[in-house]
Amino acid sequence: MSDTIISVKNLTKQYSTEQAGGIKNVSFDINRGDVVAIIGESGSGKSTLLKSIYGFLKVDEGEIFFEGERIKGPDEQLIPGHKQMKMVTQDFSLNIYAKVYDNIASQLSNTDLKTKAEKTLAIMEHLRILPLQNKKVIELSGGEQQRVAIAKAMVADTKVLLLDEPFSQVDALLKNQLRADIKRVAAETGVTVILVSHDPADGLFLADQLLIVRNGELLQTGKPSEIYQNPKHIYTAQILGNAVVLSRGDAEKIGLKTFAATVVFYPEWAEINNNWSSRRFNVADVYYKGFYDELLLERNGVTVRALQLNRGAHKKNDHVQLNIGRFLEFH
Ligand SMILES: Nc1ncnc2c1ncn2[C@@H]1O[C@H](COP(=O)(O)OP(=O)(O)OP(=O)(O)O)[C@@H](O)[C@H]1O
Repeated sequence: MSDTIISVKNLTKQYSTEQAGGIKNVSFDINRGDVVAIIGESGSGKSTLLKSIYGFLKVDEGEIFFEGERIKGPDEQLIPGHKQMKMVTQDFSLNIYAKVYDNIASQLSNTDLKTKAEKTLAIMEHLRILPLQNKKVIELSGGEQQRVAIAKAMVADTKVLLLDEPFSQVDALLKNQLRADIKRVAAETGVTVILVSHDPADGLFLADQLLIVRNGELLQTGKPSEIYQNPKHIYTAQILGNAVVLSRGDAEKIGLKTFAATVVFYPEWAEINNNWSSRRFNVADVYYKGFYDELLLERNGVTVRALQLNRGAHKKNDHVQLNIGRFLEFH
């Protein structure tokens, strides 16, 4: 049984009538306990959507419900949102001269000391920051501060946690740890997480539900694997999987028969093999990608990309046989 915690209905927010920007008639539901990633390029409206859910922005039309209760905008109440919904912004909003423990415990003002200590230590353990409890925030790295900010936002029985670009201040290694930790903490505590990221890999790895936004519109929502395998828009395939996009004319030049205006496939759907029924391509370039090579392949003036896991198997100016096993058609 699905249990909706957040419901967004026909939400529209425009910053000015002259300029584009904002979000247009967006509707979706979020299930309790899910990790939801809002993915889109810069300026697509991700932060606007997150701030609207939080109740921080006065929206033009539509409504947001938290467990069926309408979230009031800043024009209707002084403190935005719902007390069980917290947002971690990119500046973390921590008292940098206070200890980690005190930053987190400060959220539990009406709680007896024993319960306060139990809750604070428990959330610190979830975020793996117990050893930092007596350090001042100013002494911590960006990644550690991020964890403290998340612990602070979660400690007071938070049901919905909103994260704005949570991985922007950490390096690649830490990012992997933090992503895994957010996923684990959500599973352990049952908190619902809604995060914004411009990196689609975050959403594919982390999310139970993806929201793909472009120019303020919600293009598609669903499970990452469903959206990846069956994108409804060319943009979705491009942003999630760096898809190859060909016009009908170009598709036909490399032997793909179609009535559609555009043909789209992910590089991994194109298989390099020794099968002479496959199509012959010239290797125009080889990009080293670590554990695989990306090949730039050319046939009749059309260039496509394919992956080669057997690194070093092909070099520039080789000829290879390519079988494009699956492609999507957009009319
Ligand atoms: N306060 C504002 N006043 C006017 N326009 C705004 C305001 N905030 C955002 N916009 C515009 O609305 C659009 C969406 O902005 P938003 O910050 O939601 O995008 P985003 O997808 O989060 O981008 P980024 O990844 O760069 O943070 C942009 O064109 C932006 O310039």
